[in-house]
Order: sequence, then C-alpha cells, then structure tokens
Amino acid sequence: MRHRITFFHRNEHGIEPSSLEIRDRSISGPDLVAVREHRVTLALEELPAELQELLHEIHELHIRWSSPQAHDTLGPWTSRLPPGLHTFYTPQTASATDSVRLCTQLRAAFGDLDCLSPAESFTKLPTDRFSHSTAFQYFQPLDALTNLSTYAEQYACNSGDLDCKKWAQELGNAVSLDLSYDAISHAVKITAIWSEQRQQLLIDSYPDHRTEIGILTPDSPPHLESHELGVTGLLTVLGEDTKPSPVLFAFPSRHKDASSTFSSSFLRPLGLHPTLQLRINSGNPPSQDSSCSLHAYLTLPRSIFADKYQLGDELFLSSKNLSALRYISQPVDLEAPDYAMNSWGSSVLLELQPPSIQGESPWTAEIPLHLRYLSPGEGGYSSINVPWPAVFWACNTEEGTKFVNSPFDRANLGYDGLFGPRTLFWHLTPGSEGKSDLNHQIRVPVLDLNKTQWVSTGTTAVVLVGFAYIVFKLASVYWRRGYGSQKPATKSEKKKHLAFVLLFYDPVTKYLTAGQEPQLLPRTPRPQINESLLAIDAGNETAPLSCSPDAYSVHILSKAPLVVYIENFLSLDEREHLFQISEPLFEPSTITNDGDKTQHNALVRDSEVALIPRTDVVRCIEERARSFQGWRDDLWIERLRTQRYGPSQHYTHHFDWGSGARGWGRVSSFMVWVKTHDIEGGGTEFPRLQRNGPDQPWCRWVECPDPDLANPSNDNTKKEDGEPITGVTFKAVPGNAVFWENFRPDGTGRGWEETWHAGLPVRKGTKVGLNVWSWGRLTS
Ligand SMILES: O=C(O)CCC(=O)C(=O)O
Ligand SMILES: [Fe+2]
Repeated sequence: MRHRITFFHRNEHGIEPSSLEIRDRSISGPDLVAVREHRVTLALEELPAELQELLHEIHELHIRWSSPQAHDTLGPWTSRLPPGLHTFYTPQTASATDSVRLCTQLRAAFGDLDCLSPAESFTKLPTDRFSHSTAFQYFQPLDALTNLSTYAEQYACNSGDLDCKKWAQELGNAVSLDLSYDAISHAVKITAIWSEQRQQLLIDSYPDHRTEIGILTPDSPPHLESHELGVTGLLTVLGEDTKPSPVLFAFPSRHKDASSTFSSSFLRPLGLHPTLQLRINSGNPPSQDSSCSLHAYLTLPRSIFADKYQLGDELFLSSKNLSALRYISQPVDLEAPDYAMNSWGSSVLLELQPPSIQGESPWTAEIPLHLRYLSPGEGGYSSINVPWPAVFWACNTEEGTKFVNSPFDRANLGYDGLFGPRTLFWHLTPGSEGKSDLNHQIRVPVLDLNKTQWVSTGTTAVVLVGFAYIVFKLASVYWRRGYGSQKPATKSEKKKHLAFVLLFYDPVTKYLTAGQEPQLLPRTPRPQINESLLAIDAGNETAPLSCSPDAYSVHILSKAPLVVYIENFLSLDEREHLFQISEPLFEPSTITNDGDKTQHNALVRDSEVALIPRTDVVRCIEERARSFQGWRDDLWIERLRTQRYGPSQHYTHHFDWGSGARGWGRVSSFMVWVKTHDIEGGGTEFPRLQRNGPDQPWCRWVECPDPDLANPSNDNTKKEDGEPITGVTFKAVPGNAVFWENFRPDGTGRGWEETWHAGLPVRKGTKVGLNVWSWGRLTS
C-alpha cells in the first residue's frame, strides 16, 4: 500500500521549511491553509475477498464523486464535474454486465443507489470518438460520503487502528473522491481531496506503507508551456528522508481554472418543460492563440431529459445562445414515464454560443428540458434533484502536445472522452452569491394520491358515456335501416352515415398507419440557393469540352442505399492536376449545414479544404460525375472541393445531407481519393452499412479483419456466429472513389441512415480527397 499526501497552498500561506519536524516515521509542523489530497494505492491482493472477486469481472472501473457544496479549486485539482456519483465501467466480458455484484458493492459503499445491474441501470458510452473511454456510465446525485466513511471504517480499519478510523471519518468531509481500477495495472487508486482550509500537519506512517508527503505552491519554472502547471515546494518520504527535499517542476495539466464563473437556475414557472438558465460572467475565451469553444456537460437523472430533435434545430439553438448539441447518450426515450425506466438517465454535451463581441459582461444561455411523469404521490408534488452542469472551455493545444505522465492527471470524467486527446479544459467556477448548494431541488407536479379516486371515477365515466353514445348511434342506424334491409337510405341519411364514418375513419386510420406510410413530399419549385456554389456553365465556359473517354470500372456494394465503388475514377494526370491547383488554396475546413451556414469546429472536422477553380480538367471530372448519375433532371454538380488531412486530422461521423424536407437537397456524394503519402488510418467509415459482396475483390478496397484473398470461400462479412458484420471502412486508394445516394427514392424526403460516415483520423502521413456532391430534386 502506498500513500501520497499533498498539501497545496497559495504563495502567501507558505511555511518555513525549518519549522517541519521529521522523525523516524512521522512529520509534523505548523498548521497549513491548503487544499489536501490523499492518494492511496492498493494492490488487488490487499482488498477484501468480495471486492477482489468483483474486480476480476472488471476491465476498467472509474468512480468519481463531486460534492454539491460550492468550493474553490487550487493548483492541479481544477477539474470539475456535475455534483454526484459518476461511475464509468468496462466489463471483462459482455455477459458480466448482467451481474448484480457491481451495483451491490456500490450500494454497500455509497448508500441507497438506484442501481440494479450494469445491463439495466447503466447507459452505453460512444465508441466512435477519438479518445479512449469506458463502455458504460452510471450517475446518481449523492450529497455526501457519509455512508462511505462508515463503510471504510468497518472494512478497512482494524479495531484498534485510530489513525485509520480518523482517516475514514475525514472522508465524510472530502469535496471530491476518485477511485480507479484497471485490469492492466491490477491496482486500485483512491484519491480524496479536501477543500482549502486550515489543516493540521501531523502525519504518522505505517511500517510497511510507503508514505510521501508534498507541500507545494504554484510557481513558474523556466520554459513553462501554456498547457503546463508549475509547482515548487518540499517532498518527504517518511521513514527514508531525514529532511524535506526542495523541488521545482512543471507537468502537463489537462484541466485549468478559467478564472470566470457561472451560475445555474431554472426559469419560473417550471411547468413540465423547465428551462435551465446558465448565467456566465464573461464571454472571453481563456486563450487567444488556440481555438476554444465553451461547453456545458449535464448529467440528467432520468426524471428529466433533453430532446435531441429540439436541440437539432440551428435557429432554435441560436435563439437560446447554444451552438450545437455535441453529444447525448442514447437511447433517450421521450415518452416513457420515470417509473417505467431502469437506466439512470442521460448525459448531454452542449456547445454554448458566447456573444459575438467578446467582453467581460455577463450573458445567459438557456437549455430547454422536459420532465417525465413521476409516480403519483401525496400532496400532488414530488421533488427531484438536478445537478448543476460542469461548464468549461475546450481548447485545442498545439500538435504533438501530450497529457501523459502527470502526477496529478485526472481522466475518465465522462466528457473528456468526447474530445480529442490534445484538448485542454478550462473550467468555470460554479456558484453565485449566497448559494452554495450545486443541486437544484425542483418540485414536479404529479398525480395527487388523495385525488386518484376522482380521476379514476371521472375517466371511467367519460369512457362509458363516449362508448354509450357510439353504441346508441350505431343502434339508431340499425333500427332505422334494419340489418340487410332492402329499403334504400334517403339522401340525407346517406350523408349522415358518411359524416359519421368519416368522423371516425380518418383519425383511426391515421393512428393505425402511423409510422408505416410516410407522407410523400409535394413537388415544389427549386428554392433560392447560392448558385456560385454549383458548377453551372456560364458565358464563355460553355464551349464544348473534349474529355478523354471514361476509364473507370464499377462494383456495386449495396443497392439500398445505392453504394458503388469506382476503380480508376481519376487518371494519374488528373490527380496531379487536382493536387497542383489545390495546394495554394487549402485553408482550414468548415462544416456546412444545408448549404446555408458555415462554421468551424476542429473537434468535428479537422482538415484543410480548397474550393478548386473550374479548369478544363475539373470540368471533365464534373461531367463524368454528372453522367455517372444518368443525366437526371434537376441535378447540379456542386463546385468541387479537395480536402487534405494530416496526422490526427479527421471528419467525425455525419450525413452529407442536411435535410430533404423541402424536396431538394444534396442527393448524392462521391468520395474520391486523390493522393496519399505514407498513410496509415484515414479510411472512410460507414458504421451502419453492410457489405454483401465477397472478400474477393472487396478486401482490396475495404478493411477486412482477416483477409485471405487467395481463398475465395473466406468470408469477412460475417462474425464467427454467422451474424452479418455491420460497418464498412473504405481504404484511401488514390484514383478510386465511392459513390452513394443520400436519399431514399420513395419521394418522402427521408435520407438513408446507412450513409452516416466519417473520415477516420489519419494516424500517419497525409490524405487528399475530393468531394463531388450533387444537389437537386430528391426524386426526378
Ligand atoms: O475524408 C473522408 O474520408 C470523408 C470526407 C467526408 O465525408 C466529407 O468531406 O463529407
Ligand atoms: Fe461526408
């Protein structure tokens, strides 16, 4: 077992080194005003047997707890989380998620948690992001570590060990606790932090425990880089050192304090669709020389949720000072009442939109949320706990920056895995005058148990009256006409019957066919678009072109959606030409939404793009792409763009189509590979697409886990159990291309979900691609 106890104080609270007294196995000195961290590292064998058994089922486990009491942070411990208990977990095997052991232990340690088993109560974390993250997440608001303190006293301390008991009791006052285990190191690290206060300096060590004591304060060693923190102070290893060793060092820090603040409140009246308002005291990014964006990370217990469809509308977002919904855990059932769900809730990452004119004045952003129906209760109201979000600037650091080997590194916080590995987080301090509880307690209207009798009697009465009315109407028709009677109905009777039938027929058929037959879009005239983005011939460009005959061959990968692989789409000369004309024009790429608006976000798309001039060679390529699509009416090739990716650059998963709601849109895409240099990675991945073709020839062009091209019966389209593998990654093969149609041909304006794709990060070398997009009428 190893202990590391670090005191971190402001410069003005320093103590004289000579005032420290180091004896055999202890250190003492004057009281210190400091933040204290106590880290205990245990080998697996040092834990109680039931914990060892549990950890054998686990590949990775990270528990993070943050206090709802507002507190300042200092030095290396600036990272923030929404208050409560966060658990991130990867099992050894998929079946281990059914085991209730983890939840049982969590309940034993932390108290009354709503945790049944990972399969039921945890949510899945994304695996398509760039940083490493665990597979599952669980969260529950938890105000204090009182239960853990008693648990530790019972299970970790021998009966006469007063120091251990004191430590266990002090856990109840900690402001943050981390527990990390992974099956590679086989070690458990427990780190507790106490906020800045007067601390007693009197520590004894155990004979077989290595105990290091650090008393540190901020400093700036020479050559301190912007992503580093510098510290100076005294280190002592109890039992080894007879006097403290002075140190001065710098280490990379993933988290920093942004020196600005925010507060969070719910707008009144709350209703069933409450709005969370964040008030931020400054719109200035913490660093002017790197690209930074402001985010709020929310962990919403299942009684409250965000609607991803509502947060997908750019105009709506902008009216709330939000830029984009960057992540929401899936699935979030928008309809289910709280009591019909087992999973803990959902996490949401939103990018906020600070005022365009930067300044020190406060501004607000509003997050629309929705409450679920809760179980009926006495008095007609229930109370729920919603933690304040964590709010931080995410800034890209310089290429090559690494955040490893830091003695105080903190990862696996839920949001860090959603950003690239070079991201530096600058945290805003939560809190507002006189308010120290970082939890919102909100009152939710529920069915009043004292009034349920009225509601059930009333509902029964309304249903019975309605039913009696329908029976009466049907019976009166029967009495008047008689069953099978030959007497023809009069004109006015016919009209009445018809009205009666129509009254019920329409809503009933609509209800029964909901979700089955999507509406066809009407044929609308072409909307106003920016024609300069289309490759439209004008004036002297219309002279007939002499293009060399097509030399490509095609291979169909899928018919629905239509996905065609094209070999030799570009000749060597064309590739060289495209590269030559692009090179001087490359600039950082933007993300385009439906051709209307552009924005830059290196987290989503990190590459350089060039809108290339329409030289004769380019116009021949445009014409080739156009004729490939059968000369459909109302279809234009968009101005061609090349894009270049260097190491770690990428384009996150996306659809090329924004919306087809108006009957017009980006109907098809070609991804053409122009040039690669010494490339590793950088494939174009379609995670929802399935390859139906055989390995030969496909494994030449797409990634196959186990290609054996000499063996025609080798099949990389199925798993060992015969289940088809979903996901196709095209390798970047210069000269070749993949073409796909973005919309379903059924006239409903719906896009193909299977066309969701990404330019995976280039691990080494460079890749130059060419986008050929076609814009036009969805069905012609
Ligand atoms: O570079 C790639 O592999 C994909 C690029 C892409 O999807 C795009 O530019 O829309
Ligand atoms: Fe794309």
